[in-house]
Amino acid sequence: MGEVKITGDIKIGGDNPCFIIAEVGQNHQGDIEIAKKLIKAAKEAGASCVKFQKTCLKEKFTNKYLERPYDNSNSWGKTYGDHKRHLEFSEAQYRELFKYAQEVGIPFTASAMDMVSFDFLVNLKVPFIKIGSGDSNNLLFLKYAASKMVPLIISTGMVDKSAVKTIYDIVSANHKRFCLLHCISAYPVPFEDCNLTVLQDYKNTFDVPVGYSGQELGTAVALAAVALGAKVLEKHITLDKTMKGTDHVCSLTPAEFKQLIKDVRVIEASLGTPIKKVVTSEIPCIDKLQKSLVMGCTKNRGEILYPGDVKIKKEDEPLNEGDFC
Ligand SMILES: CC(=O)N[C@H](C=O)[C@@H](O)[C@H](O)[C@H](O)COP(=O)(O)O
Ligand SMILES: C=C(OP(=O)(O)O)C(=O)O
Repeated sequence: MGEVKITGDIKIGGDNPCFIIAEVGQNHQGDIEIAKKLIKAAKEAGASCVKFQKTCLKEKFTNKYLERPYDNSNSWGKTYGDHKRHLEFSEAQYRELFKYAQEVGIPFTASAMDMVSFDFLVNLKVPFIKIGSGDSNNLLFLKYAASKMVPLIISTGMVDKSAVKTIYDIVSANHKRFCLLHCISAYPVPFEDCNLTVLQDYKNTFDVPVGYSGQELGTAVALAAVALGAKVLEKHITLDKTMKGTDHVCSLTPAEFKQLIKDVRVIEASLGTPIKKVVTSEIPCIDKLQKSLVMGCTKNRGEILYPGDVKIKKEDEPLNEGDFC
């Protein structure tokens, strides 16, 4: 599987380092200043990109759905519509955040939650558009997105393998500038449901870079995903896990995000080659610790050597071939 060129600067897959997305999602609480702090935190943590979620509420939801009560501790309003209206930034605010990210020096994008938002993001000229798991079975939307010929990163939560094959076929019929992310959509995902080995199956099945979007607690699973070959990694970022909102609990703080990225880079450096060989850094230990053949007793030149005369020990002056002549 080769690399996908997202922009001149961003390449994913092949030998490129794992592309790490700091998913702000709606962890900004509907507050643009918190959003900016999260953009800055993503940059300081070393993320490859910061991501939001763009929704046109009338396009994504029916009126009836928007009017239904949303009564829980993570709700920002009496109805689901009130809740989502509180969290949704306007197009002008998106432009402001895009510009802010440019100033900070981190690529900015969002998932398009509907076709109207998709067009908005195309016009905003984000480097790629994310399609979240909520649309992994939305064939009409996937066809639309694929027809626009912009790079895509597509998550595959809430569907089975046959649906993922359909996504692959739809998009690759148009172009190959896309990546597929294994994902389980639960907040948080129980570890035993992560099914990370799916990544190996994705790698064997699809001729595009594959990655992992993780909603489980902590960083261990995400690190394992990189060891299993994830070329894209997405995790939620938050300023405070105890804030109100569905996703904070399964998010990483800026300090945790920074550590995750450091650890990913260590894993990448350590994966190396599958060819078992002696490496240069082992030479001091070979000299210091590896045993060799030594004489176990005194013998004069020409005397016969018997089994047991020669031992295997750590020795400064091991026997050389010539010593037996
Ligand atoms: C599948 C999907 O879209 N998931 C997103 C990305 O992970 C989430 O951020 C949801 O938008 C969020 O959990 C919704 O929460 P509420 O319904 O409380 O606003
Ligand atoms: C829902 C999203 O992502 P995922 O399915 O990867 O959690 C998203 O990016 O908006």
